Amino acid sequence: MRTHNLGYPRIGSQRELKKACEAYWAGKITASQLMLTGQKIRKQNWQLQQTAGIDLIPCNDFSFYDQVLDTSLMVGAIPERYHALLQEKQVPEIDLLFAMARGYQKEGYDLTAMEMTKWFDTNYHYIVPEFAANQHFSLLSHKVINEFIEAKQNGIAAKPVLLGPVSFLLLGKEKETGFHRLDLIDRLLPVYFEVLKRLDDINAHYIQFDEPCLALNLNDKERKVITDTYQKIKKQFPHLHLILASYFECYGENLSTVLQLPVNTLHLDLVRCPSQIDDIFASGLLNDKLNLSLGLVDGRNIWKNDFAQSLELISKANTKVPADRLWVAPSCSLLHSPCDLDLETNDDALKPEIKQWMAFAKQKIDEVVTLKRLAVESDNDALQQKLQDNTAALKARKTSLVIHNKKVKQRVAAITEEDANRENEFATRKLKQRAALNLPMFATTTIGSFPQTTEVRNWRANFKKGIISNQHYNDLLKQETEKAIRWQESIGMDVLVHGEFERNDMVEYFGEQLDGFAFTKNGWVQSYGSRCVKPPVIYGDVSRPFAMTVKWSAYAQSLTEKWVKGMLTGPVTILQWSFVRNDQPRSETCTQIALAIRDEVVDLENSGIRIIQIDEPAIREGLPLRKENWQEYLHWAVRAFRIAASGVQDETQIHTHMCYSEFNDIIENIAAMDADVITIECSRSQMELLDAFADFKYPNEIGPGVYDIHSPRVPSKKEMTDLLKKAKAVIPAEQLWVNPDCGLKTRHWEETQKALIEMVAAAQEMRLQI
Ligand SMILES: CN1c2c(nc(N)[nH]c2=O)NC[C@@H]1CNc1ccc(C(=O)N[C@@H](CCC(=O)N[C@@H](CCC(=O)N[C@@H](CCC(=O)O)C(=O)O)C(=O)O)C(=O)O)cc1
Ligand SMILES: N[C@@H](CCS)C(=O)O
Ligand SMILES: [Zn+2]
Repeated sequence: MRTHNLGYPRIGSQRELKKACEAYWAGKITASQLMLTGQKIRKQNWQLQQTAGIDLIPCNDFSFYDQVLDTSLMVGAIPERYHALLQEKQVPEIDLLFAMARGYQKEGYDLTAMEMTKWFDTNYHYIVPEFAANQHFSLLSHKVINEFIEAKQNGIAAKPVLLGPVSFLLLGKEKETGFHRLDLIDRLLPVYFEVLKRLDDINAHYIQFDEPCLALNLNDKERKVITDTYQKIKKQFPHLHLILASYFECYGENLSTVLQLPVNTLHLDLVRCPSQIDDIFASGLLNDKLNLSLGLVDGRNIWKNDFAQSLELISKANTKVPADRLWVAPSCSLLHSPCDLDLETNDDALKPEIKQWMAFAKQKIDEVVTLKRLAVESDNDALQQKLQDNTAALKARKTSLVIHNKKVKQRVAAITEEDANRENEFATRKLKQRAALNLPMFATTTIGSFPQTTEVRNWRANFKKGIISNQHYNDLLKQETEKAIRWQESIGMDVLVHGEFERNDMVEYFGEQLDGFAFTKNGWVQSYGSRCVKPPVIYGDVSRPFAMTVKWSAYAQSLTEKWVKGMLTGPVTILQWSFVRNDQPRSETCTQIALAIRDEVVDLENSGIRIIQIDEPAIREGLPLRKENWQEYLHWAVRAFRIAASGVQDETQIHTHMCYSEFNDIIENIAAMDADVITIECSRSQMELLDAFADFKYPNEIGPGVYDIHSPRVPSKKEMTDLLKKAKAVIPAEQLWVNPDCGLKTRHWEETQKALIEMVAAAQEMRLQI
């Protein structure tokens, strides 16, 4: 039996990568210094895994931005707009990579960034490959080869991880019509062959191909491409040990295809799909050479592994597969886990009682090794002690008094259909809201957050360190909020926001105030590029001891005659972006959060807030990967939103906001959320996303985002009126709002001000045309 790991977090346990990348972008460090940080992180990660006793350690799981973008660079899939950077400017590879990820606006260039989207059902975002009809591929970046050599220099015979060619194509987008991206496979494969040849030449033996598309519903053609691809790879490189990994779901109807592939090891995510071993045995397709990689340790959550349960799964696998063909692994890459629980030394943030139930990446690596040893060395006393300690920790969690709250359970049980419905339907509410709010057509607003400047973050850091008092911190935030209100008034914004300056993050902020949540000091996980999140931990029944946002919204509203939008994160998004308890269904936890948010909505209304936004950007991401599971999820997710939103009077206008999501296949459910206004990210698709709303004849009001907030680039009024005209062509003007794609927290004030002035002017021009 052996152990391996699918990938280790690359941000560094102190977010060294984030800090180095941002310093490089700001011109504060050189490219060589940035490269050095990368090397240090990789070395630390490799050594940690080696010391822990992992048999096969991954390389090429590191990335300066994103592993899908790295693959685009590896195979030379560089969209044409960046060619000038290579040809005229001959920029180094790292600058090309960052230009593709973040755009390039200097030295006379104005190159937009590539699209970014959710990585399956995670809060990680990847850069979407772009393909042209005449797409040409050739080996460009040698990163995987260099990292293998570097690992070797560090004494490690590493296992290169490659995003498989089929998933790479399927995760991308055709930028022209007239072809399907999968048809590019024959042009792409030679580049993979070249990479494999070079790896083979330097004695790489094990290669991990990640094909997470196998977690999705594939059609026959897609399955055939998988089969043909791996047959060709094996034929070309018969002596390489091919590991095929998919995760986040069962193989489902793709199982018989994968069992017949000429690969040496097949990875199973037994956390998401514990029945997979039975399915494999029942298929009768298990060949007597295939190794099974048992993904037993949860790479997506922070709870300690249940050793007894995992050992049962190992035993079950071992009934038909000999131990020397069984591998033990995490369920997926540990990219989605925080780095090291040992760094959580603040007992107030994370109580020892709860901490003892948890494991981060470093601890998960130890769990993988311990599981294997428990399976093969059953008479080792020290190991048996580990098993007993594990059983005791799990039992303590099950029986802990801090998990259960009778009142919360009773309240959930007493929810009625009425609680999930507004008093009247939208047509009636609309009239009452129009009379009460008196807003113009093409009303302008923003999505909530204004720039979280270094200054604002420093105030919070100093407050948390005790350097400034609570009073002082609050005064500073109040001043910042007042400045934001005055500025919005001055440019003629219609519906104002308070700016969310008091929030570290739109989920963590709520987690810190809700009972049933714990939070960490250093539990960072990469969300995209250098941006990280610190997901709170839901360990028990959720309730709201005090109002969470009323103080800030009421203060902002007291400063102005204009309407100020109350700003909340919705129950599904709080659930989705937290580490969730695994001892009850997610739907139950979500309903508990919905009740807490409902109370906040009602309190906001009682304090005079008439427009309340409940953000649900993660509702689409929470969708199960397989369509057969969609309806069940959508039923409870939509209901949770409705419970949160339905405690207010008809006159109170409920907004929701979603970003970076495809809406076509769930538009009916979005309509069923029955928000009075929805704002959506739309500009990067040039309003294409609106088509789903138009085709459905979406009845409520919509604010299609008119500019991309990921770039410092300031859009012109004309660009935005052009987009609004496109919107007006498919959605009646009286339903339209004008807003950016998403919150502005990652932007600077300079570009934010310029862009919003243009946006307000664009709305004014649209009004003149009615
Ligand atoms: C809207 N998005 C969000 C997602 N998920 C969330 N949980 N939140 C989101 O807003 N998913 C989808 C999208 C895109 N994703 C992101 C994710 C993360 C960010 C982002 O801006 N992250 C910040 C960290 C935010 C934060 O928690 N800040 C804290 C502490 C910050 C800090 O580093 N403090 C320093 C000390 C202070 C200093 O010197 O600056 C320290 O601890 O060392 C805070 O504000 O208090 C990031 O920087 O990565 C955006 C979109
Ligand atoms: N209200 C949040 C939503 C982000 S999705 C913000 O503006 O940052
Ligand atoms: Zn958003």
